[in-house]
Amino acid sequence: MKTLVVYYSLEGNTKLIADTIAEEINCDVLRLRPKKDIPKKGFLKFFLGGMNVVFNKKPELEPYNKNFDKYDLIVFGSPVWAGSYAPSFNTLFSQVSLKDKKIALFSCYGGREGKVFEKFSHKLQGNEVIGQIGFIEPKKNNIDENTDKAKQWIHQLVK
Ligand SMILES: Cc1cc2nc3c(=O)[nH]c(=O)nc-3n(C[C@H](O)[C@H](O)[C@H](O)COP(=O)(O)O)c2cc1C
Repeated sequence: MKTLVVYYSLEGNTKLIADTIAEEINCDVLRLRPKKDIPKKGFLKFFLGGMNVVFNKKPELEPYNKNFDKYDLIVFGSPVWAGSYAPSFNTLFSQVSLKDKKIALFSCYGGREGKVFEKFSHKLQGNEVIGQIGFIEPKKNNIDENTDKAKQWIHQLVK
């Protein structure tokens, strides 16, 4: 199954899981990078990040050159922001329309997963969601346990 991992990460947790999955099954990976991201620290991080979710902002992304048509399975990974996915996915979903793909979803979060999977699934109607899994700040909380969990998960899906 030709697989692409697409993720956004501000502080590296989602990157850790995305890279683990991509290395484990040797697949392509696309990091969504806003041209101007929110600060990584302080009040503004939560304030601007939260506002961008609430107002469905579509931050301009650095150019990406992946042809999504080529892939059978697309794995989306996002930190949970204000109970949803990071706004970079608003931009992606306004630019790329997916149909009849297998989809797997993972999130990284601090303690409240919110509706991230429902929101992704809603945006990805017309595709088949074959798996979803959450990780509680894997960079801070037992990296090995979390990366093992990610490896097991992806193997189940691509077997
Ligand atoms: C703007 C913003 C909003 C957040 N909202 C939530 C939330 O609703 N629930 C939660 O559990 N964690 C929330 N978090 C914490 C992140 O989801 C968590 O730290 C995640 O692991 C970060 O992933 P990253 O390192 O890939 O950026 C939020 C973080 C930010 C920056």
